[in-house]
Amino acid sequence: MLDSTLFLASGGGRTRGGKMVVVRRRNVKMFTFAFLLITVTSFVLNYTHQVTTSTWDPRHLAVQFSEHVQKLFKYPRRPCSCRTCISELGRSLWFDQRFNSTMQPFLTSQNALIPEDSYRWWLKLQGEKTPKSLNATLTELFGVIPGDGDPLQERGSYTCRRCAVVGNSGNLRQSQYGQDIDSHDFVLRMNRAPTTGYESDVGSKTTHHFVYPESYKELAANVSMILIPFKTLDLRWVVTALTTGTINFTYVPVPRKIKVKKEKILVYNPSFMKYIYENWLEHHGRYPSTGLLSLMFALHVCDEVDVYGFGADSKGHWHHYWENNTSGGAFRKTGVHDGDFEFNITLTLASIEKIKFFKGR
Ligand SMILES: CC(=O)N[C@H]1[C@H]([C@H](O)[C@H](O)CO)O[C@](OP(=O)(O)OC[C@H]2O[C@@H](n3ccc(N)nc3=O)[C@H](O)[C@@H]2O)(C(=O)O)C[C@@H]1O
Ligand SMILES: CC(=O)N[C@@H]1[C@@H](O[C@@H]2O[C@H](CO)[C@H](O)[C@H](O)[C@H]2O)[C@@H](O)[C@@H](CO)O[C@H]1O
Repeated sequence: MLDSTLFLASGGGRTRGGKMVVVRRRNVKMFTFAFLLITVTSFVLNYTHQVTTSTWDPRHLAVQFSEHVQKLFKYPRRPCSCRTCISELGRSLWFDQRFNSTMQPFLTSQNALIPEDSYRWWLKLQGEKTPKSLNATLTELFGVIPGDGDPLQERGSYTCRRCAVVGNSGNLRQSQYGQDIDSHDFVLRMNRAPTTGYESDVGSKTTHHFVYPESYKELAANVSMILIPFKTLDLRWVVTALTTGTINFTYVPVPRKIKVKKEKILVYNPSFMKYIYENWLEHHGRYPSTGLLSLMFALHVCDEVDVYGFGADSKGHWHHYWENNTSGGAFRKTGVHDGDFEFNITLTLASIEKIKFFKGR
């Protein structure tokens, strides 16, 4: 039908017209082929993860196919190619009411203006009596470290970014999660957590390590350090620890000098901290723990999040996986964080399938 219309429209002699029909038919075929190729490729790219994990049962495939088509109509531009993407809303009202994708996890030289209310809240966290000017401190800081943020934040909708957040719980002991943890694109660890000697349980890969001055540990050269600043002094400490070495005490002794390369240092955004405290913690505890700050960070920069090393072990102990003193778990005892409320957030996220929770042993 299409071809004959083309032929009539061409209006030429028989031979010329015949050639044109052949040429136009070829064009139509090529166009159809290209169209199908683009459609199928984009479909496969968008849903690679699902397709590769499915079985070859025809009925199962048909159901999956229809789900994919429905999703294509519902979310014409999905944010990622995983089976489900964390930032896709519409699955849980509880989540949708709390998750704010516009919040910026990193403090960079571009967004270094902290709103007044966030700044006031943040100043109270550790009761700094005579804080130095924040603006002057940030100018100095971003004069020393690049302050570009992290390429971690850039992602395309054709990728599926899988992250492991590894907390410090003793439930990791004898868990044998090591290989599983290392299979993720990004592995986030925190504070004094070691890997050497614990590889079979906690893995050996680290891409990002969260610390504050009081919990600093030297990191491998390829690891990005994410400083969580709880006070102005923490930001100033980074500067002096890379230069003069003058600060060696906050509320406890801290290292004068650090070996980490300045290009590998990123800074957690105090406004993002406040967002977590208000939206997720609903003002429980004095401020969020490093574990919750890391988990929430991951929810905002990853498409899939698997959580390890959070909570008590099977005997109810809250110690660290590298320590033998099972009664030493200070996480729930200091009164700084509301460990139970935080843990419930983690369990709820798992129950609505926004994260996978690995409970350990
Ligand atoms: C005595 C004390 O202040 N302990 C705090 C320590 C301490 O400052 C650092 O370890 C120093 O290196 O830091 C904390 O935490 P900590 O370093 O113990 O652990 C990091 C995060 O892992 C999760 N965790 C830990 C142990 C456990 N049995 N269950 C868990 O779920 C928690 O999510 C926890 O946040 C912190 O920064 O949050 C919170 C702890 O309360
Ligand atoms: C044990 C305790 O209560 N220590 C507090 C200390 O809390 C710790 O702060 C860390 C960040 O610096 C981190 O958040 C850790 O999880 C907290 O236990 C600070 O609040 C400090 C402020 O001066 O006071 C200490 O007594």
